[in-house]
Amino acid sequence: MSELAPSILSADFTHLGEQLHTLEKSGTKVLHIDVMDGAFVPSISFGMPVIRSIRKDCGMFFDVHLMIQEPVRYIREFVEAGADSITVHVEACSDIQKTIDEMKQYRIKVALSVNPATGVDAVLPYLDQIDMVLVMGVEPGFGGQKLIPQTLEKVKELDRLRKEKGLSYQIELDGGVNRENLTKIIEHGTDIAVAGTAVFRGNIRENVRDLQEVIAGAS
Ligand SMILES: O=C(CO)[C@H](O)[C@H](O)COP(=O)(O)O
Ligand SMILES: [Fe+2]
Repeated sequence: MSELAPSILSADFTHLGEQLHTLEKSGTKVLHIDVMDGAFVPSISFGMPVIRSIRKDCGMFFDVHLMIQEPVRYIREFVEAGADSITVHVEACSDIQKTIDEMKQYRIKVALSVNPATGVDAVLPYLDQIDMVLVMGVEPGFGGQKLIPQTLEKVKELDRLRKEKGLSYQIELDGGVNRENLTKIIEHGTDIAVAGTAVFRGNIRENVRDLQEVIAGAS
């Protein structure tokens, strides 16, 4: 069955601890953590201190999405802060293989991401080395955007490729996920659907329950 990964980008940071407890009590297993550097993307979010702090009191799987230039420089620090999985953007790495090799030194899941304008070709040479491909459903940098429907074709292609090649990488779709489009997203082959706005706007418990119901119905 597919998994929901709430993104804390849309959380209320004055109540972050409580909101994370609510997610855990609602059955959330994967927490999506968006790190932005103001260089690879226009916005700046947060970094290791926040991850280190929430790690102390949170049992969820930390799915860290690095939207930073040359992430190879910081892999060790994010692992030490508590990342269980690290996703880097192919567009942000001058040497993708070196970045994968660096990530593989640690006991974490290794993932590559592609922006809406980047084709599946960019990750093809690495598919047998990685645990997940993150397909951006929106331009990276901000929450609350609308899903670009064409990005789902990449999900479909990655699903086809893993069957054809006998590989087991997961496919994550990030951005613009809501109750209305979630079934379609899953039907295209998504294993992990990231949702920020759709989880944190309004009642978190009800939102998670509703999204999980859609997932259960689609799987
Ligand atoms: O990586 C991201 C933005 O770059 C976020 O994970 C994504 O946008 C989630 O937020 P929303 O569900 O509001 O689109
Ligand atoms: Fe993200």
